[in-house]
Amino acid sequence: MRTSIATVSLSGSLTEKLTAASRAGFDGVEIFENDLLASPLTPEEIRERCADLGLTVDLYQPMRDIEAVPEEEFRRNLRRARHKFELMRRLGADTVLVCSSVHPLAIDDDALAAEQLSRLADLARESGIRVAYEALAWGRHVSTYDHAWHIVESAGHPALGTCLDSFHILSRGSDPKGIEDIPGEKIFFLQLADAPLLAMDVLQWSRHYRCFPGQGGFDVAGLVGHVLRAGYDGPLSLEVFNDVFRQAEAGPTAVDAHRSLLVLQEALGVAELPAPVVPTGVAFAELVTPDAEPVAEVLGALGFARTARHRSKPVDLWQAGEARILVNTGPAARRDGTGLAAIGLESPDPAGAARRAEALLAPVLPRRRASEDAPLDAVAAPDGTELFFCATDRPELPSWRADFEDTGQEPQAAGVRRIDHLALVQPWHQFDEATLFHRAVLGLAAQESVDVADPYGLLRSRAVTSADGGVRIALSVGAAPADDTVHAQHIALATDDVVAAARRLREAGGPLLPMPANYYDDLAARFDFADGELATYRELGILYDRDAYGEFRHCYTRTVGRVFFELVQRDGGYRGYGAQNAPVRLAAQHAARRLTDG
Ligand SMILES: O=C(O)c1ccc(O)c(O)c1
Ligand SMILES: [Mg+2]
Repeated sequence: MRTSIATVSLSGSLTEKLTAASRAGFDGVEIFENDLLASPLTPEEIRERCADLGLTVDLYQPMRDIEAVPEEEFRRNLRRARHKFELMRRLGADTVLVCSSVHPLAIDDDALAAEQLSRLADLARESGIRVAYEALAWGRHVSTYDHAWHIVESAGHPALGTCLDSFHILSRGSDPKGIEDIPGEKIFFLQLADAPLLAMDVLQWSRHYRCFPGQGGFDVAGLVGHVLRAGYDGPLSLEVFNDVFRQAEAGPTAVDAHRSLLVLQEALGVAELPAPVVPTGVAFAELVTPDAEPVAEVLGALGFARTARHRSKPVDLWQAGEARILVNTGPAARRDGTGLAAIGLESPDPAGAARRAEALLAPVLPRRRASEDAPLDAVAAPDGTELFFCATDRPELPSWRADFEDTGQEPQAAGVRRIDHLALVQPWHQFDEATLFHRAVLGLAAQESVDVADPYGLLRSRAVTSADGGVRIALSVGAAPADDTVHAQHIALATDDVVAAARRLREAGGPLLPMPANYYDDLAARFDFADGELATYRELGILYDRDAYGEFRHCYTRTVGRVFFELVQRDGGYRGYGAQNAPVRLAAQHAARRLTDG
């Protein structure tokens, strides 16, 4: 289907918005009046720019407070409309959106509304324009889609139809099934937006919190299904008012937006994408660092051994159990400092996984490899983390492991079994995009979003996981630009005995993060522990949590550059990530940083 986006959904000047929409693959735009008013381009120049960019102008909007008003007021409205229709002719737009009146003079009289909309449509038709009437959820007398449709139906005018907007329909809890009773050719336009499920004033909700389909809590795909069954064949158009997108760069937002429509069309069966290939495990995590020494110290204390070295690049493989960490001291590292740069995902079909990622607009990465290296398919996640699709132990496929030569060192028996999860702090404006990306591109399931108090802010955190927990990625975000040392990425390592692992870490001189005594007093109040158990946790800085399925014990290292490590012990099928303990951990990290910084 054709795709379109309202200019209000993107940041910047009208030219920047149009360029971003075109680059991301949209076919058309809805031009918002304010964007046009503020543009130095004439309507003809805008029309030309759109044509050059391969965009059609699918809608001009909005016209407000038109209908069901006293005659004198309505005549002024027609005069206004005449000007706008002339403007639309110059712009090359043939459909105008009229949203239901919020005017204090508006009269609760459907017959009058129908009559005046009919007269407006008469005038529009003279200019070859169609009028699409939309119910705003907070309209004064018309606030539901079926009410707007009844007015359009009774007007019976060929140049008057309705515009459906998923936000207005779903925010009011209207049953979208009734859409199928509207003849498809009378649905002149379809606007799509999702939103998180919030209990708040609907106008504020709409103007600040709309997001792209799949990023909120509405069944947007279900609604579109009804619209398609009604026979609608116009574009799918995104109309998203969102405080974050208004500030974020238009280019990436437009890509995120277009990806959401690809996923939506796949769900509806009207577009085919390469099938998702769900990763089965974490092949490796790759750290880049200008100075391998501090990283090597922590990894050594955690029981990792440097088991192999890349044949042609300055990359070491450190291993403990099935946990593999690459330490890269190459050129990228010298630029960025110590951080988590890449994740290797074990994939049943690496090439297929990369094809899906590419179809969903993920940047495909050039293979940074020497000619003798194994080919590795890789794409970039929205935050820039490189994702490699790997086939580690399958003789029929090339393996990244073959590029490494064994050093002869064996991992110590320190009890680290595997990578339990990776925690990735997202740039403040990319959280919803990151969640949709990991769900749609990688086929991971998004868990509930949780709020975590930080002494200096509030974090939102949401895990995306594979069904068996083989891949767990915890995404989080703060409202403000992140403090790199505290809101750092981290690698959580699974162990069967966190007490033993923490002891060994400390004995090896590893930098365990100390926790405040008050936390342990609270644990004593909340849970019954065996004799001495709590004292051990207190001594080692181990945190404790419990859910309906099992128990969780975990502790942290101090931060090295922009990365730290966690040791975790899951028992009895515990599903979470210790979010309950995160505020204490964050406070401890802030305190540790103050000590280091002086
Ligand atoms: O918030 C508004 O005013 C507004 C304007 C035009 C629309 O299409 C809409 O859905 C909302
Ligand atoms: Mg709308």
